[in-house]
Amino acid sequence: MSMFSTGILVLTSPLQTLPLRIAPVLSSAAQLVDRTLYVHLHPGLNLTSGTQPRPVFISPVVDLSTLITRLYNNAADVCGHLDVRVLLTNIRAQPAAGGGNAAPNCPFPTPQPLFHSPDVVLTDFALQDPHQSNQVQQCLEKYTGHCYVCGPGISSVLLHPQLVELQEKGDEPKCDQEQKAGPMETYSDVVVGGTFDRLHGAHKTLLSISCLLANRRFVIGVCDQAMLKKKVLKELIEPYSVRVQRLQEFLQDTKPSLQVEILPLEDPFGVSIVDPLLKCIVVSEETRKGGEAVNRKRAENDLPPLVLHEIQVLKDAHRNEIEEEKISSSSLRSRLLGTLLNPPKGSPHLPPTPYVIGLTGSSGSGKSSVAKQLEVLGAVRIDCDKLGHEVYQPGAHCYRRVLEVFGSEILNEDKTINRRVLASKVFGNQARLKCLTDIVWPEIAILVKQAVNQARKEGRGVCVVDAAVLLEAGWIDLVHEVWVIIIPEEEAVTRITERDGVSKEDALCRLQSQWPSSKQVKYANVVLSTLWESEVTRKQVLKAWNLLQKRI
Ligand SMILES: CC(=O)SCCNC(=O)CCNC(=O)[C@H](O)C(C)(C)COP(=O)(O)OP(=O)(O)OC[C@H]1O[C@@H](n2cnc3c(N)ncnc32)[C@H](O)[C@@H]1OP(=O)(O)O
Repeated sequence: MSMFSTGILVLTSPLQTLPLRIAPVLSSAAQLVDRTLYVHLHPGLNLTSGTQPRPVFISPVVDLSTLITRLYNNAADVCGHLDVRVLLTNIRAQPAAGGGNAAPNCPFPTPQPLFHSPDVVLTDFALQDPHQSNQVQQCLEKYTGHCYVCGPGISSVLLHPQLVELQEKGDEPKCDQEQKAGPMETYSDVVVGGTFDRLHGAHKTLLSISCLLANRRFVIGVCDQAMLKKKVLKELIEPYSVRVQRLQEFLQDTKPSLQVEILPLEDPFGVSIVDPLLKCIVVSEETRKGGEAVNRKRAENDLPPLVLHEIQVLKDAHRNEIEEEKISSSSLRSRLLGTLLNPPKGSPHLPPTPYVIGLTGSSGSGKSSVAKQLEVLGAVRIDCDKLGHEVYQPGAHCYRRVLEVFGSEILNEDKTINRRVLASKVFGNQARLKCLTDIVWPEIAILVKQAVNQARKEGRGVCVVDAAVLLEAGWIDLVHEVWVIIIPEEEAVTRITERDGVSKEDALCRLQSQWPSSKQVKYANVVLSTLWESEVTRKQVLKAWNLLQKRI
């Protein structure tokens, strides 16, 4: 069981062995810490020498970037629940001949404050004599206090037992990769670009390696609205301000000495093609072509090319059939589907049973198929399109009113209302649509309440109100929770034209009569998407249903 919220892990093993020892060390740390795990690197630190060790600057070497990549990769595998941050304050480039802006032998700065105050310091330091345990712990606590601002009562834990076990078994891992301990080329001004949604291990690797490469300034272009249009599940991307805040916090912890500039990216290039001071751009195998395009544009602008520093893309060990091989934000977003994104606000005005879910989403989003799946799982399905059609029956209250407003040209020969004709009059004309909905929504709402009451009498536990424009109609008060189904607009248009035999323009008109899914998602407790194969939707619905059963 975890005992601490935030820990600092001081890694003392030599750089050559550390990459392969890191997984057991992280999993031991994860048993003690449950929120943030800072990692401080001091290869070769001796905590038993008799004199109190002091923090020193370490030169960035190529090994370090391998280690950081491995560390974030392992962290995703063995302690995915932890926010791991490798601290790079003590990593500084050698001064250039004849002076420079960094000096490993200059005095170490005053202790650095961290965003989350550490409760515990942990280390992989291998203790030879167990009697020295107290002395080593005191030494470690003092050392950490020189580096970072820690609370007065900070505890310390030596993680060595697990590592000793590893050594005793004779399987001390050997680093199989060719050692590349050469110094790392560093640059005054480094740039990267990205969406940085739900900051994950691959982002942290990219940012940390950029911090190693940058001596003075780090410029980050963050995709803004125009750049998000084609992203999968774009509705679930965190707002720009949240993404920027997370970046700032991470970088302030990671390397506070850097001048960080975060700018909105409205096109694929941003400032990278106009800033003369930039020297290096950090790319992955996937984005290398983008980096080359930046250099072509810089040449057109008479600017020198940027050094392209390519980093390794992290593989996602937990990916499923719809997710990418690499660790990606879109995979993280797809894992949110079916989960409770926002807890319901509480509906004291509604009887607690049956529990009513308002299921909504744009036309063509697949609401009906999801509602039917929920019905199979045990919910009572209330189909509002169908109830809406009932209110047009000759003799019904709405029939007369609709005729008064829209005239007899909407009638079939048998005097029933021709909904197709009515649809052509209202979709694409907000004022006429409002005239219609002002008449029919109150009547449909009465039918919905009657259906819910009936379900209560029958002792049913859950009702699903399948309503295309639930939010637009202000029916949020009729339900305990809102579930929204999202699909990209192009996909909705294709489905509507194929299913209903209407033109692309008519399909668009209908969609534009509804709220965009980005707006619907703001009111959603649960979000689902029918974008993939039916089996994927089925799993999402089952997940949402099972989670619902646990909370009601
Ligand atoms: C609050 C609610 O959601 S109640 C359920 C929706 N009904 C209404 O809002 C009542 C007004 N609408 C209507 O009466 C009918 O849709 C008509 C007469 C305009 C057209 O009738 P029909 O041609 O039979 O179409 P149907 O009722 O099946 O609706 C077709 C599509 O229009 C969309 N639609 C229906 N009403 C509206 C509306 N008020 N605003 C925007 N789109 C709407 C639906 O999303 C539906 O697509 P979907 O099944 O893929 O979700």
